[in-house]
Amino acid sequence: MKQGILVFLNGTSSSGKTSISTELINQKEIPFYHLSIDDFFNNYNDFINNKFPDEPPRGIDHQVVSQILDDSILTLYLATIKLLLELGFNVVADTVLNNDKRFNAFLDQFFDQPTLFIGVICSKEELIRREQARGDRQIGLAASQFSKVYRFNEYDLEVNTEELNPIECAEKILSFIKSDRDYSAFKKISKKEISVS
Ligand SMILES: Nc1ncnc2c1ncn2[C@@H]1O[C@H](COP(=O)(O)OP(=O)(O)OP(=O)(O)O)[C@@H](O)[C@H]1O
Repeated sequence: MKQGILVFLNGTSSSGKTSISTELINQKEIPFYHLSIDDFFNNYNDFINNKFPDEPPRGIDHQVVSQILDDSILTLYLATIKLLLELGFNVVADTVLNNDKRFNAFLDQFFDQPTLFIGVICSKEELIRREQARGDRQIGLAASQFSKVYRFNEYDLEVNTEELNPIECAEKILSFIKSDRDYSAFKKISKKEISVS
C-alpha cells in the first residue's frame, strides 16, 4: 500500500483555497481529507473555553498567547498530516504560508514526501473585491499577505481562480495527479535559503 499524497494549496486569504478543497473532497475518483490549521486552533480554543469557562484571573496580551501556543499547534498539525500520509490517506492542506518559520516547518516535514505544491493565484484587486463581498474577513488581510504568500515561483501547478471556478481548479489538480508526473517543486524550494523570521 502506497503512502498518501499531500496537496498543498498556497494562496492568500480569499484566494479560493477552501472552495477548491471542498471540490477535491466532493469528487470521488481520488479520496482526500482536508486539514486546515484553523481547525486545530478552533478545536483547541473550544477545549480551553469548555474546560476553563471562568474569566482568567490574569488577562494577557493576545500576542503572548500566540507566542506560547502557535509553535506547538503547528507541530501537532504537521504531525497529524504526516501520520495520515503514512497511513495511506491523501491530504489537502491550505494553510496561509505568510511567514518563513511556518514555511520552513512544512519543508522540513514534507520535502522528501509526495507533496504537490499548488499556487492558488488571484490578483490583489479581485482579492479585495472578494473580501468586501464575503464580509467575514478583516478588510486588507489578503493584501497584507500578498507579497509573502506569492513569493514562491516554483509550483508543480498553478490554478488561477479568476479564470477557473473551484470545480475546474479541482479538475486541473486531479488531471495532474493522474498524469503521474513528478512532484518536484517542494524539493527545489528546499534548496533555497529561506530566512526564518
Ligand atoms: N474560483 C473562484 N471564482 C470565483 N470566486 C471564488 C472562487 N474561489 C473562491 N471564490 C470566492 O471567494 C471567496 C473566498 O473563497 P475561499 O473561502 O475558498 O477562500 P480561502 O482562500 O479559503 O480564504 P480564507 O483563507 O480566508 O479562508 C468566497 O466568497 C468564494 O465564493
